[in-house]
Amino acid sequence: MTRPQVVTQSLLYVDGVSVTFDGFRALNQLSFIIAPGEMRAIIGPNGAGKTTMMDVITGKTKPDTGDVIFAGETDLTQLDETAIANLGIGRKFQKPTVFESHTVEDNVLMAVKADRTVFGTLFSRHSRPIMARVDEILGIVRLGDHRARMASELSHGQKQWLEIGMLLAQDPKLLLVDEPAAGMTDAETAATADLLKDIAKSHSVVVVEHDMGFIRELGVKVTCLHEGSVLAEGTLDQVSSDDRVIEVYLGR
Ligand SMILES: Nc1ncnc2c1ncn2[C@@H]1O[C@H](COP(=O)(O)OP(=O)(O)OP(=O)(O)O)[C@@H](O)[C@H]1O
Repeated sequence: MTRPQVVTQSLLYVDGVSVTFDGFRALNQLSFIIAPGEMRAIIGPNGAGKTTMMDVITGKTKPDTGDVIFAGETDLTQLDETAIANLGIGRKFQKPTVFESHTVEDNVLMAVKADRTVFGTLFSRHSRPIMARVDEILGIVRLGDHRARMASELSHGQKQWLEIGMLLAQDPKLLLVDEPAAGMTDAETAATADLLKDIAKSHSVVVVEHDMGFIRELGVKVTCLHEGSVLAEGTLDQVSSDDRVIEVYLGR
């Protein structure tokens, strides 16, 4: 099938997606486009459909209608969660799930070794390229100085970064990040914004977040969801001065 240019030039093309739970429309004709290399912030009140949107992209939830086309060609609605992950879509859930009783380095090492796509059988017995990759990832997620510590000893924010590092081990083309700043100190929140900006230089990122200060730090295009649809889209200043966004989300 020949797809229109708007689809083939998108990294993620979401068009007319609806999801109904027991008669309740969690997503209602949701449409948006993520460009290759883009980082996008998604905001919206509780129940707006942000989690359901991520569930649809990752294959956890199948939409009733609509298209979700990845990298201009693959219809994600036809694939299961494993196939979608293997295409290069990584998801960071809100709660960190690291291996607490292993060191920081071993957590990343396990994730790198699990990534057969980059280090196939050719490299599996040679540790140097693997350790170089581990070093690189620990640097990106600001944990180089903490590599020998047990993951259980890390702060909440550091655990979040470690899990982001473990996702980077798979070198995802698209990284979905759910409320990374939740529960973080101000310093950790600022560091997380820097970290995501670094990651976004070489990955596309969709970040769901409520912390407007954090979103301002990211400095990226913002999409506000409401009742399962896009309510407003643009710069943070444009979206946060939109009367409808103020009404349903930001408050007066
Ligand atoms: N499995 C389900 N069964 C029934 N209703 C559901 C299910 N999952 C989500 N919903 C409903 O769909 C709506 C959208 O939920 P969703 O979790 O996607 O919103 P959200 O924007 O992520 O909210 P929050 O900011 O609170 O995380 C909510 O009203 C929710 O109660």
